[in-house]
Amino acid sequence: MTTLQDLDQLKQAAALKAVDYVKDGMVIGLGTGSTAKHMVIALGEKVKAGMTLRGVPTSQETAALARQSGITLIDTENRWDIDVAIDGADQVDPAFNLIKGGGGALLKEKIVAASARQFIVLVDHTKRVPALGGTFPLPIEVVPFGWGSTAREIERLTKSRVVLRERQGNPFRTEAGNLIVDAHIDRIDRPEELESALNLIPGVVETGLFVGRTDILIVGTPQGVDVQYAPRR
Ligand SMILES: O=C(CO)[C@H](O)[C@H](O)COP(=O)(O)O
Repeated sequence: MTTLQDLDQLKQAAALKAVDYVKDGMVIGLGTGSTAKHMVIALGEKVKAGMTLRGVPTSQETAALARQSGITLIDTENRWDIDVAIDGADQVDPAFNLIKGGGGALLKEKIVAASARQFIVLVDHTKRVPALGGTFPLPIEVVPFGWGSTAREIERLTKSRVVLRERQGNPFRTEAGNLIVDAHIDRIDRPEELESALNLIPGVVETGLFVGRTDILIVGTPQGVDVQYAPRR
């Protein structure tokens, strides 16, 4: 049986491999979550060893960890030029498409991944799935105004149960002040089409579908770290 501690070691192994792709002087998009945390700490070690790096954090949690680790953060409300973004994911399909947003940071994560020259995704082997959906609901960020109607439109489109995310009995708020609804979709066969259709629903801010964005997938497995290069789009 794989314990949570074992999985954390696999996430860490993937993160350590990812920092091999980071070179002196780069601007790094810093993801959010338990896997990305290992990557930020490992980058901090590189900085302590003399490397110059600057980071674009995808959450306040990551920003705090980056500062503690000695990574300089750039002004996120200005133009930026990201060399490589490195982040975790909740699911990865055989075409390297992702579900992200388990931690609720999907909006900033997608902006950062979309603007980086290279996007490196880190997972443990349990996140690889034959098709997205099923075991992990799709997070969708929606504006609070009329969120119930937005959720109903999402239910109609996806023919799935859509649930407002809560934290400690209250609606979960994203850093942008929005809500997250989780769509329990059995199987997402055409993620690109679904992403486009969801983005057309008024009130949807962003979805946790990351389609065709992965450049490099690094998988921590009990047999070692597996690095895969996504075909060029
Ligand atoms: O998308 C995310 C946060 O919004 C995370 O990358 C995703 O949830 C994976 O998290 P973890 O590395 O903790 O398993």
